[in-house]
Amino acid sequence: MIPTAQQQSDWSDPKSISTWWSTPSQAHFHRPYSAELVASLRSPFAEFWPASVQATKLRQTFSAHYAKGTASVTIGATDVISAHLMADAGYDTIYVSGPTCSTMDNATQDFGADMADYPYETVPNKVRQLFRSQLMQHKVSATRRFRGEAVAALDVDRLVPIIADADTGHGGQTANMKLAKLFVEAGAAAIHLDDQVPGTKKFGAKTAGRVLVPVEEHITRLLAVKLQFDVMGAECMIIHRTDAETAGYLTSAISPQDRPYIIGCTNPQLRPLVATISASFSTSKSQAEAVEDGWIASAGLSTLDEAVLSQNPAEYSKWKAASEGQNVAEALATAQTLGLGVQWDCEAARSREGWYRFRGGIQPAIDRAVACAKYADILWTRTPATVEKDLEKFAKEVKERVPGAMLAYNLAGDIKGTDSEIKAFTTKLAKLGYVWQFLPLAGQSGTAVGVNTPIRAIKDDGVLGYLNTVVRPGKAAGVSTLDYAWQGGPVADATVAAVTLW
Ligand SMILES: C[C@](O)(C(=O)O)[C@H](CC(=O)O)C(=O)O
Ligand SMILES: [Mg+2]
Repeated sequence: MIPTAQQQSDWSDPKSISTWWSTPSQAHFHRPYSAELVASLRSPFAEFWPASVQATKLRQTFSAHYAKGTASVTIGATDVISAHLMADAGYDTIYVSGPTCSTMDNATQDFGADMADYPYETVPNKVRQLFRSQLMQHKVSATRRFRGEAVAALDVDRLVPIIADADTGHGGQTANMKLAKLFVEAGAAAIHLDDQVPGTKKFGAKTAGRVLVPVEEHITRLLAVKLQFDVMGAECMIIHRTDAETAGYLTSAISPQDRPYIIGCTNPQLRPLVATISASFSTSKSQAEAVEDGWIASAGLSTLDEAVLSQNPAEYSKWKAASEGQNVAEALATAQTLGLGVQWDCEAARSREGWYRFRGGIQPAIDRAVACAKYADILWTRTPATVEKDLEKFAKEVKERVPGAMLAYNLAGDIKGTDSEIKAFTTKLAKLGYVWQFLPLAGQSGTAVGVNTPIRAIKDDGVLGYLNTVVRPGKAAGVSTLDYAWQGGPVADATVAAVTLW
């Protein structure tokens, strides 16, 4: 179904924008800005974005999965061939992953580990490439039908919605907006945004000590993207991702919502960590690290709640009730008002970079998902490893607090169990509400494994190796990208014939 709300006549009419915002795809979003503001930011010319059609299709896909307790299980596509073959195989979403772009399609071609430090057009460029190829293949099918062919492959929907990695949004709000715009222009149906600090991303899944922004700052990021979508009249979906499970730090202690996870020093004998390090400063990094380790070992690090509980157990409930919803500064003032004299200092525990210490885990991930539900379509926690009971807890608590919430999960390939348990895993997660599940690197690794066989065989046996490992098995399996039609032959033939007079 093509979104119809944004016609030329009412494109700049705030009333029509408000009407669009009350439709099912939009109604759950909380917008602190007005339809009048959005109208004022719009182009004088009504815009139509194919990405909106793709997003509408994606929403329908996810809603149908949610209703049935099934999921879209997908992989990161490396290139137009895998994207095409995924459509053949019946995938209903395609993922574009950061590491694939950083190692293969970085906009500056400065390849390397995924630190999300590539120029921000990198992932949109990849989406554009895949989407334009999908459009081309759609045309190939249409011209083949036009000339009377009737084969099943022509019924395959080539326009599988693409979901892409927007990392942290690559900067401040205006950068977030420009990035979102590139994704819409490129044809992305959905993008995911995480709550890490730009420039601090860690490589790989297990690396602990990620640095988060306060939850409100992450919401601002989601809102910047949503505002851009609204300005463009785009239906594109937003996937909230939190890295709270692997977090070790937070840039600011300002947020009441983050306070339960901020860690402080309870040992009054210690000078602040940074002062201790600089007092013993030496040129050796390992010595500085040893000083830090020693400091941490004697700091009695804990959350403020834990500090009050252990230092004033009798007053704990009173304190808990009085400090509800307060940030660190307020909660410490409350402790003073209650005469608790609690020994706890999160300033002293700040890292050398000035970051506050944060206790990562499933609970802050749940809290962040709940806090972001009004600003996103799908909620995702990036886990360091697959721990089934945590995934169950995440799903249960998030859905209790946000009825109907749809969830995502990066399968990352570390699921343990027998083959049949591993096979059943995605179905199990689907029943919990994880409607979108993906293996980001399966396309990249699968391409490597796939091409390795002919590479070896041709080296050993020349053309015979090619016949044995590419041509014959390719034909037997009906690999459609080996066909002349995939290269666009029917479109070229039809257009050339159409304009040739003799
Ligand atoms: C999903 C992810 O953002 C990606 O870009 O593919 C990465 C993948 C990975 O490092 O395994 C992530 O989860 O951070
Ligand atoms: Mg990524």
